[in-house]
Amino acid sequence: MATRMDLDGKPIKPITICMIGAGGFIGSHLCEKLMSETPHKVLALDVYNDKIKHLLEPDSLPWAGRIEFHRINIKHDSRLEGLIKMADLTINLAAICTPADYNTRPLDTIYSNFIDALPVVKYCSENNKRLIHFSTCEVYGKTIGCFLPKDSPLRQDPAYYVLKEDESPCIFGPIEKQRWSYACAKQLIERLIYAEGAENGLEFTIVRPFNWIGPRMDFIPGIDGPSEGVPRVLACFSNNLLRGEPLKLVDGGQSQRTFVYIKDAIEAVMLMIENPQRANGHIFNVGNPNNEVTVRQLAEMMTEVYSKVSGVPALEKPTVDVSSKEFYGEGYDDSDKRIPDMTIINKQLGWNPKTSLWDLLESTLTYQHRTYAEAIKKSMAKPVAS
Ligand SMILES: NC(=O)c1ccc[n+]([C@@H]2O[C@H](COP(=O)([O-])OP(=O)(O)OC[C@H]3O[C@@H](n4cnc5c(N)ncnc54)[C@H](O)[C@@H]3O)[C@@H](O)[C@H]2O)c1
Ligand SMILES: O=C(O)[C@H]1O[C@H](OP(=O)(O)OP(=O)(O)OC[C@H]2O[C@@H](n3ccc(=O)[nH]c3=O)[C@H](O)[C@@H]2O)[C@H](O)[C@@H](O)[C@@H]1O
Repeated sequence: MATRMDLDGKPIKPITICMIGAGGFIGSHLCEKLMSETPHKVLALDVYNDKIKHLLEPDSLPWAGRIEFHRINIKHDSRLEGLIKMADLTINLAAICTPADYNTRPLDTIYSNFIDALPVVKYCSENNKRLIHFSTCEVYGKTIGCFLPKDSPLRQDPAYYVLKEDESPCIFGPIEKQRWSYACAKQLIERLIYAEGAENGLEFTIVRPFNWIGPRMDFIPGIDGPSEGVPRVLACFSNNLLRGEPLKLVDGGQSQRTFVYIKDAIEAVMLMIENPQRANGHIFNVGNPNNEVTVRQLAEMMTEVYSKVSGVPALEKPTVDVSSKEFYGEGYDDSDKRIPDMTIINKQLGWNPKTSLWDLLESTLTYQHRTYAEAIKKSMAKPVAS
């Protein structure tokens, strides 16, 4: 493997990374990239490893010996500090991060996103280890613009909706809207990490992902996850398409999101890993401001793309409206619009997303169809037990 160079033209030394939550969606893509393109070593911590099995076995894989899986629940495992000490860098991805849980399991959500992350921050700070912590774009909450009158021309002014790491406020709903338990816990751990940096010199980078999507995201209910489970929107809509059901639009599907392809986003994380001088002390938005759609438009595009890649004609009525109370239960609320400002990541790391929404949906839905269509067909053919 040729020596890798950082953005300042200096050779990059191989390092050991303690990756917590390595068995999840983002972790699996990051491990894949680190194994196939770099000489770095990964201590992969998670309670599950299904999504990285292909990287762990067999022993003849070219990177065998560079990735080690440790089945650990960071809530209660004394091995955590030792593993952080063995590594040069810790990346914390572990979290409960599906909106269906925020209002129905708010305690688990707050513990997972704040309390369970505390020892990780503490061990990094005390042992002078660098930390890359995964936060979320949800810390911005709602836009300032959504509080303006519906017909206000200021709503069109980017100053009222573009989200900037060092300027935008964090705007959440009232406590009874438990949707914000996740965003609030993530905000507090960000503040704690920032304070550890300011007062104790912790070397940190905070990542705020804006709807990263792609293969291996979440699960398909009843196939590789609980039948009553509610994953994030990509997996919800994939599940509907695979089963030939209409896609459910929560409260009319009017909320807006920007979606970025996981493979583009992973490039940004690689730059952070390999350019500590440029990444330390920063909070980075990582998203694709050019891929904005309403959820309704996302549903329409996914329907069209799925029909193209699967050859199955779309339903005559491809979507159905559902209230948020019916879909998520009491206490749900939503972010209205999420456009990331890209100034800081551009300046520090020169990163830009590349993949259009159509292209990323085409490759992702091709993967979903190949991975799940047969299993769904079989499960739907089975008689339901009475
Ligand atoms: N995917 C996105 O677009 C997105 C957006 C915003 C923020 N994030 C953040 O990025 C991180 C990773 O997200 P993801 O999409 O890969 O989610 P994911 O659920 O696929 O991955 C999280 C992983 O953490 C593991 N984990 C959770 N609690 C653990 C514990 N106590 N001990 C050990 N392992 C534990 C889970 O088993 C899972 O494999 C999360 O912190 C999430 O909040 C992701
Ligand atoms: O991915 C992110 O950047 C962050 O945002 C997500 O939050 P959200 O975008 O609201 O979650 P999704 O489940 O992907 O939902 C997106 C939108 O689709 C809607 N939706 C979802 C599912 C569905 O079947 N139908 C539907 O209309 C939701 O109401 C919401 O408006 C999650 O909170 C986190 O994983 C993450 O921190």
